[in-house]
Amino acid sequence: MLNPIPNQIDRLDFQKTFSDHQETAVRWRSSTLEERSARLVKLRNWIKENQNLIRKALWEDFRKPEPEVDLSEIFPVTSEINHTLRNLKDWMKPKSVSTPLSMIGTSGKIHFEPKGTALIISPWNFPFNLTVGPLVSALAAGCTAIIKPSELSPATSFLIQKMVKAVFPTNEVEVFLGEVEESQALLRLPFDHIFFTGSPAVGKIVMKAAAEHLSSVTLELGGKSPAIIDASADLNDAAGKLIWGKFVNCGQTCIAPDYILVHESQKERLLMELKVFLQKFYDPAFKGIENSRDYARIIGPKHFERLSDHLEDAISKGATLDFGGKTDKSSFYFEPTILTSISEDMSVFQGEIFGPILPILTFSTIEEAIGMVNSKPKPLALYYFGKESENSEKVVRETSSGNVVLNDCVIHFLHNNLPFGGVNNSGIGKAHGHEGFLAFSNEKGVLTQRIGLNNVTLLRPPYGVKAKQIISTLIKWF
Ligand SMILES: NC(=O)c1ccc[n+]([C@@H]2O[C@H](COP(=O)([O-])OP(=O)(O)OC[C@H]3O[C@@H](n4cnc5c(N)ncnc54)[C@H](O)[C@@H]3O)[C@@H](O)[C@H]2O)c1
Repeated sequence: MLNPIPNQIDRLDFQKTFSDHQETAVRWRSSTLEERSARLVKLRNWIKENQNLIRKALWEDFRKPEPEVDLSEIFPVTSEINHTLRNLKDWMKPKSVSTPLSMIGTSGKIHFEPKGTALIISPWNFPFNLTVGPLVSALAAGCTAIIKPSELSPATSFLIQKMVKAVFPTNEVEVFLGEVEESQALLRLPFDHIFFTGSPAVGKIVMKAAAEHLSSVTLELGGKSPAIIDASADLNDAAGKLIWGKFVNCGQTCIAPDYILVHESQKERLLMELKVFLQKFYDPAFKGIENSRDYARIIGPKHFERLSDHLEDAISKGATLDFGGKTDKSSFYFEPTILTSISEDMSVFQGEIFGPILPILTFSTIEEAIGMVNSKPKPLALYYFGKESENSEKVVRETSSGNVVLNDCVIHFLHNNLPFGGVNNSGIGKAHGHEGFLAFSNEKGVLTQRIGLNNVTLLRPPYGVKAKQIISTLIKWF
């Protein structure tokens, strides 16, 4: 049974902690590489020494299998820290820029100043990774952080609080547990940057609150990420990758393939391959997927009901149940489920599914597939499986999404050198590696006047003929 997070709104002094963070942020404006690195090393040490506690918390929250915790919660964070430690010196160094002809005699540099106080609001679905990952970027950039993890993954949220208490003074990093009320109380404070990961609906609330103080935002949101399976795809290869990408974390992954668009000539073979992999991954001994230790559970009753409604709605409107469909409310078990004969009026065709239901639709030309993707809000990720570069290039060129992966899915999350994030409905701003560092940094242009151009005085009032001539020359030639 999950530990509910108590309502803390009356007990917590958000304003006091925030003021302390503002003071720290002023001191940290000139923090050195050594100081920032030391914070990251301390954090990494705690994580390495407490891996078992992390595994235990995630098992308690939604029976997340240990190897999935290691791969998708611990490794991405330790890898983010290692990558940052290797590159931080270079990222922090002011960068010289070339001088335009009209500015000759000056020099320009970009300084990377910490934005200051950061607020990190995180979701429940990868609760450790998606809370600590942004914290790494905030610390690398020299920001303080107040964290509000999700109330739906309480065991992990309590553990994050314990970790932060052990590693950082409260005036540097602090965790406030709570629900919507606590989150909104924090959003009323004038943070310098807000890093939010969650649904597009709450993303809009966060952005409105940020507008009140003109706080900058990074919004890591969700959406319907399509997987296009072209006629030329290696179906066996694609099916194995799709089943893993869709059903890891019980389908509760922001970048999971939400639905499949398969070329009509390959639908039946793809279906067969998908079923083979489901059996192989989760039920090799034919004892029932519910007995697999490698398949997680739905996070709680609200999401279980939401997914059950999706399934019921699709079946009642004529969808074919090709695999799965079994559920058990008492344990939040939801069998991996594949649906075909999908129509536009079904809810699985409309909003983000965010669970283990995989609808399969068909297309006859690549233009039709692109048209279907473009008829929906821009997704967080788009996957294309196929061997024809002409088609894959067309898909990359003619669709818009946060990221694209060709011939695989989900794994781009682990690539530290690629910007990660969405576009419009699926997000604003990018995360991970250098992009994460930049999200928490103010790129401050610093111009130095070196030799001084005497004739600049001619540009000052009262403006004479000479000034007009110089300005016309500037417009004409520079
Ligand atoms: N882009 C990404 O990296 C990414 C990663 C994981 C999840 N997601 C998305 O997150 C969503 C699922 O996560 P979730 O259910 O935790 O999202 P959510 O938006 O319901 O909640 C996220 C956080 O916001 C807080 N919150 C909820 N309602 C609020 C409100 N009205 N005002 C202020 N704060 C509020 C919650 O307490 C939680 O900490 C999916 O849409 C998924 O695609 C995106």
